[in-house]
Amino acid sequence: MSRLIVISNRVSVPDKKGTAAGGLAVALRAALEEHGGIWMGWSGNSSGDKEPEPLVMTDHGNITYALTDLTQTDVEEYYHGFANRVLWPICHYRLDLAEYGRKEMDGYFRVNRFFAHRLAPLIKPDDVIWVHDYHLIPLAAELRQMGLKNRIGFFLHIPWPPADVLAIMPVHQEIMRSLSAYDLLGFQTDHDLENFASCLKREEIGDEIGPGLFSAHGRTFRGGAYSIGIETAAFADFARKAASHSMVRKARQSIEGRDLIIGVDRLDYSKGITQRIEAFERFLGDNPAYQRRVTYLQVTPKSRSEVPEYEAMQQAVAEQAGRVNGAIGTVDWVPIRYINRSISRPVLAGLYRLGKIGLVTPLRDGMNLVAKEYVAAQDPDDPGVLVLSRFAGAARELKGALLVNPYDIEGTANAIARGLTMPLEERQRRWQSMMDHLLEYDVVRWCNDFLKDLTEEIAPPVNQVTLRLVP
Ligand SMILES: O=P(O)(O)OC[C@H]1O[C@H](O[C@H]2O[C@H](CO)[C@@H](O)[C@H](O)[C@H]2O)[C@H](O)[C@@H](O)[C@@H]1O
Ligand SMILES: O=c1ccn([C@@H]2O[C@H](COP(=O)(O)OP(=O)(O)O)[C@@H](O)[C@H]2O)c(=O)[nH]1
Repeated sequence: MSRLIVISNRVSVPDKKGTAAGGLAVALRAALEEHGGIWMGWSGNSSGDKEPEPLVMTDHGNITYALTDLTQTDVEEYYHGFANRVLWPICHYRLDLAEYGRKEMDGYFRVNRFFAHRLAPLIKPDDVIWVHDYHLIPLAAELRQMGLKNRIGFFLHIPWPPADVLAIMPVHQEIMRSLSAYDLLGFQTDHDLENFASCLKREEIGDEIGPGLFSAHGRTFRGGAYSIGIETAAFADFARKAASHSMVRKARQSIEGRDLIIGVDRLDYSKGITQRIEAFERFLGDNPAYQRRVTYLQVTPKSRSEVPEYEAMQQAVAEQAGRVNGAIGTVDWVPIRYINRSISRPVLAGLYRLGKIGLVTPLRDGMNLVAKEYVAAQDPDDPGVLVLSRFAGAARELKGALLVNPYDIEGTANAIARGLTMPLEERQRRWQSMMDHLLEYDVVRWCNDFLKDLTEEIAPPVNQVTLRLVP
């Protein structure tokens, strides 16, 4: 394969401290290192009201990291505004939270044009371009407008909604048109791909002309489901080694032999944290024998605090956890430990391993890597039980989990009780099936599968082959 160009809103640049990168960063860096290439995106900084300086380029081995600042207006309209107050809620089925504004939409398309103008001079004719996530949907159309004929792929990390939900967004036609400028569209699950195909059809934008082959706006392109994985073997290794980490040791001592239930999520309304706390409270109410015998640790780093819905949630969840602790806790037992700080992944691995239950109950999630990490971190001799929302992309793969509907508080409470009493033999059987899957479909496999399909020539649909055979 020729040189690889990755573009994403956030870029994971290796730091001097050697901080452990997430699985996605590890896989993309490996692919970039192999083929040589560039990873471009936003620096995370604002240039205020001044035009951003030229790209800051840093070389690490075979990879050039290219970062740009954005003006404050751009950050507000593109990132906080359209990406996180329109596309994010719509794609997570939260029509009630979408705040559509023309200014934000214009800002979103303007910043994509800006990224395209900064990227285009770096591109060679045979480079393969891989664009990531909902922030950058219009990027390929902008690059095509500038005459680029390269292979361009897009991977959506979040869910793709059904046609009726998408249509609520006033600019859905423009968004769908932008997607047709790619050569390959990758979704997390078969359900997201099905939703995309039905959006094309329902809105009369295009057609599925063969399995996973689409035609729209005069272009033919492919779509597929590529479920993102984690670096399974490395994560299992972190978990084994983490037992001796001081923070993990302290956590183990402080739970004093109680069963640990663990939840780890960015503070985001899509993660179902409120419903989860309700389910935990219900579980304790229904199973009073467990009072004082369990601890629920919820690790929840703050996220996107500039967006009003996220800011409001910070207070609501803290109050809810405080109320439950006040109502049920005793002088020597705090039922919910609620932490707003981010924890490094090697330590997190050790905490997952302490958890008898991994409680992962998003109301809607593209994949949810925490679910996969929880499984990878378990002790094969005494694995914990994953309680997983059926609305997480991960539920399409992790069939050994106890699948729940997170809106069904009683059902989730029952699953917690069932998990805590599950016999060892059943826990091991369920865990092994999930672990085997995660080892086979890890993040490197995900990356390779996507890039293989992106670089392959598009096979013509059967009807076109037949036409060509007729003299
Ligand atoms: O960059 P932020 O605004 O701080 O948000 C963090 C990331 O959140 C989203 O993650 C998604 O990607 C995961 C990996 O594929 C997936 O497991 C999860 O279900 C998604 O929500 C977002 O898509 C990323 O772009 C953000 O960087
Ligand atoms: O304190 C924390 C909380 C989360 N994570 C990591 O953040 C990622 C969250 O990914 P996920 O797909 O579950 O959700 P997202 O936040 O991307 O929507 C996982 O790799 C976690 O290990 C972390 O490193 N420290």
